[in-house]
Amino acid sequence: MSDGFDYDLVIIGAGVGGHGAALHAVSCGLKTAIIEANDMGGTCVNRGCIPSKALLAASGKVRELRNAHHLKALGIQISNVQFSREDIANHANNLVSKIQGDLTNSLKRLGVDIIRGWGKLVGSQKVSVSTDSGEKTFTAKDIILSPGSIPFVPPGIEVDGKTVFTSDQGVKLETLPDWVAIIGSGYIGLEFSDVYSALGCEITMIEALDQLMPGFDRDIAKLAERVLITPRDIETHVGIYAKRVIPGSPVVIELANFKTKEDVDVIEVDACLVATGRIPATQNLGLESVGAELDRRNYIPVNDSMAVLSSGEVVPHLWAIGDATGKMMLAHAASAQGIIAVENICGRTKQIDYESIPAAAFTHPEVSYVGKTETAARDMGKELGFEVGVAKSYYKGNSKALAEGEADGMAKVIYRKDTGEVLGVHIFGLHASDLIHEASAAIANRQTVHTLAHLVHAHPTLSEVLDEAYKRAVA
Ligand SMILES: Cc1cc2nc3c(=O)[nH]c(=O)nc-3n(C[C@H](O)[C@H](O)[C@H](O)COP(=O)(O)OP(=O)(O)OC[C@H]3O[C@@H](n4cnc5c(N)ncnc54)[C@H](O)[C@@H]3O)c2cc1C
Ligand SMILES: NC(=O)c1ccc[n+]([C@@H]2O[C@H](COP(=O)([O-])OP(=O)(O)OC[C@H]3O[C@@H](n4cnc5c(N)ncnc54)[C@H](O)[C@@H]3O)[C@@H](O)[C@H]2O)c1
Repeated sequence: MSDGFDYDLVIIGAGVGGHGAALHAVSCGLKTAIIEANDMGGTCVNRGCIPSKALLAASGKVRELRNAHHLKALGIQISNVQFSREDIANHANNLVSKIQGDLTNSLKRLGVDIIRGWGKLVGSQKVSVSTDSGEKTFTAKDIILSPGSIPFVPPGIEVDGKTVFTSDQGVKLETLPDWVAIIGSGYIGLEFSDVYSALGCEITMIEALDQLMPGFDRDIAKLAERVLITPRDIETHVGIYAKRVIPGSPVVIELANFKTKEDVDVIEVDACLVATGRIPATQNLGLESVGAELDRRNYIPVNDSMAVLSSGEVVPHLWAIGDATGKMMLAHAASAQGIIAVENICGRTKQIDYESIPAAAFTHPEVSYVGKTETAARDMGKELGFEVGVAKSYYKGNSKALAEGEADGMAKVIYRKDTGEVLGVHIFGLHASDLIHEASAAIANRQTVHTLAHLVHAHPTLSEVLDEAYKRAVA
């Protein structure tokens, strides 16, 4: 017990952010409690990363085993590949239970007190929890808020959870609709289109902005579209938004032009996945009790030490991490922010480096990136007065990719021409989600293409795609 407080640290929200913060807090000797109102593990474990990656793993195997052309090129013939929707769904559900149990046990084992109920601030260094046995109040030297996010459903779209649903229900794979509309071509839209198309569903993808995958680097998005969308049973509407979606059988979707708002078409499908982004779950956290407030998009304002800000000033002993801060809605970013918050709580000044945090979409093949897109790097170059270099290399020149018969792919390295510093790396292709970490470490250490071009990569490996890009940058 620290200085008369019940705890050194109380964390609100036991998602991956809260969990990562708790583990680090214990390793730093802090007496820690974590408050969770719903499922231990939050979005990632129960409704996000874990079940979606289980579905992608199973459906990816179905895709590969049914790709007779690809297998024949390797000298293999397989006929009649079958799958059971129910068993694939069970694989995802069982994995969720296992990882949820592991996460909870890891906290218990380390002596973190798990308090079940809704937590909120009731003043400086004080939280109340509405538990089954009534309201309880705890004091803590420091408090971390990690309440996460929920799906955003645009106005006009009615979700019934059965025929029109978000990823919360989608990950349960309760049906395999013959024809499914996916609204949004971001991470969730892309990953679900990979699952559904592998399992034989016809897809209509609706994207409001004027390009598919608008958040990705342009070259990568174009190539990804050529491989992940065009050859598959996926029809696309770009620059079009779903103005109204009415659940039922069929689901009726009114499409309109995103810019002019003019009606364009009405389609009828068997089901509709709404994948239009996520919003922070930040209501009723009691921020007003410490004089703080949410920003205009309802995120909790923080600085790079993860301290909560009020009118630009640090609120003492209050920290926030994860999706609720709106910085990078990724599991590993949430736990990295948690570690940074705890480091600062322990008096070791540290700041988060978002530039070196990688991201990946686990499609077949995968997309990954770290740092800036080419467009963002060029904007920065204009502002700071440097030229941007771009080097690309291709999987089709890589022996390992050719041996695997999976040579669709590209790596793109974006760097400062004056210093050689790497600003961004983007990869589309087999195992892109693993390959990106070399680039992530390079950006974290502000390394240059000149240094990286001299690293030795094992042969034959896919990592030579990056090696080749670095070498081209300095050629
Ligand atoms: C379909 C899908 C797939 C995804 N795949 C990936 C992926 O492959 N890789 C990746 O990096 N990211 C992925 N993400 C994103 C990732 O899930 C989130 O970035 C991550 O879960 C954020 O963690 P968090 O701790 O901030 O919040 P959450 O995981 O949302 O956890 C917050 C927790 O706080 C609890 N809570 C909220 N308010 C209170 C309160 N007042 N009192 C008590 N408890 C409270 C909630 O019940 C919840 O359990 C995916 C997301 C989705 C939806
Ligand atoms: N592999 C991963 O790391 C992973 C996987 C899934 C989700 N996530 C996280 O979850 C978050 C949410 O994912 P997401 O795919 O829902 O969001 P997103 O922000 O990645 O993509 C949403 C897309 O929907 C489009 N859109 C929004 N409103 C629309 C409308 N009315 N009609 C048509 N299109 C519309 C947007 O233009 C955008 O392209 C992501 O930010 C990501 O951080 C990560």
